[in-house]
Amino acid sequence: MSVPAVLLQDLRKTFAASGGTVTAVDGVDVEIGAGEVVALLGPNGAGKTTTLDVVLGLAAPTSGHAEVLGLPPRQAVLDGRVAAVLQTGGLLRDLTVSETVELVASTYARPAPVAEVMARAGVADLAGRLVSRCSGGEQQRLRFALALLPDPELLVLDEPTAGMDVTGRREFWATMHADSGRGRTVVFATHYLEEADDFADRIVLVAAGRVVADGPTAEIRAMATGRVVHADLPPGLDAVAAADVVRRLERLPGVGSARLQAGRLEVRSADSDLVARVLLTELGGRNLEVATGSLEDAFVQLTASTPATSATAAPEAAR
Ligand SMILES: Nc1ncnc2c1ncn2[C@@H]1O[C@H](COP(=O)(O)OP(=O)(O)OP(=O)(O)O)[C@@H](O)[C@H]1O
Repeated sequence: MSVPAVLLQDLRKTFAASGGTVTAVDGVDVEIGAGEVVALLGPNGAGKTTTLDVVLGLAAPTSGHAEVLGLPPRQAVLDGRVAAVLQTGGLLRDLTVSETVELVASTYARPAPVAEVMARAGVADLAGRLVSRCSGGEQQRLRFALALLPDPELLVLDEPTAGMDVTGRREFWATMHADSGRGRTVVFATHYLEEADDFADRIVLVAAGRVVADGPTAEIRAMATGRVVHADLPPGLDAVAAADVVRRLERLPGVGSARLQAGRLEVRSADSDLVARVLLTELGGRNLEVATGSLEDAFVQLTASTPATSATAAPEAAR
């Protein structure tokens, strides 16, 4: 079996703060295979940056285990096998774009060719521009160029488009798209479901330091953006028959999760009409309610759900 690009086992990270201890990461289990493109999606304070800091060897876990390409994270970074695009820092304002790339290239034993890297990151046209004159989006593409220099096996991006306008965000991801398909593993943190949806094969949804859902992008999208259908089961249904109803709902196209919550069915789906039709015509559902599920809503619901019974919820969510 090939070595995972990232392996986090029961990862915990706490910080001492004035009011006591802050738990930033609270028992995260994630395994990311070579070549996967994974989004860490979660609201403010979910623990995304702290998790990525551990992956980059910038922070040591309080407990648990972290491995990158089969190595301790710091070692993998020192070996030039991991590179990062962070939100801020790392650029000298008085250098031009090409001087910046050349300077950083000179610190590597075997950097990728500067011209090629600049073209791939979409900064070749900006070669002579001072860093201080580059927009936020252009500076992020420059950071991306720097991250490509060691030709890393794992690329880590922490909210790479934070603070950019929609056009800047689109341009940045278009550049990333153009460079994808090279077998590189990419892990990125984002608040934006659209970014995760657009670029990742898999979404790891985090909230309050825990993984609340982990699965293929399409499934998580359905959980997070679809509508929520609530219904009562027909009276007198026993537990086995009720579980069968839940399973049938789970198998419908577009359904992200189906479960019984205090005796009432709760189904998240991208196609609520289909769920409603099947509930009414085939499964004896009553008292239907259909509500729009916002992403915020989904975070709250998923974080609060114990135990999670959805097909895509990660085992951690059930603990
Ligand atoms: N050095 C620190 N000292 C104290 N608390 C910290 C420290 N770093 C992070 N935290 C806290 O840990 C929690 C997780 O923070 P983290 O930055 O990892 O979340 P995030 O998901 O990246 O959030 P954002 O999207 O806002 O960047 C937050 O409550 C944060 O305030």
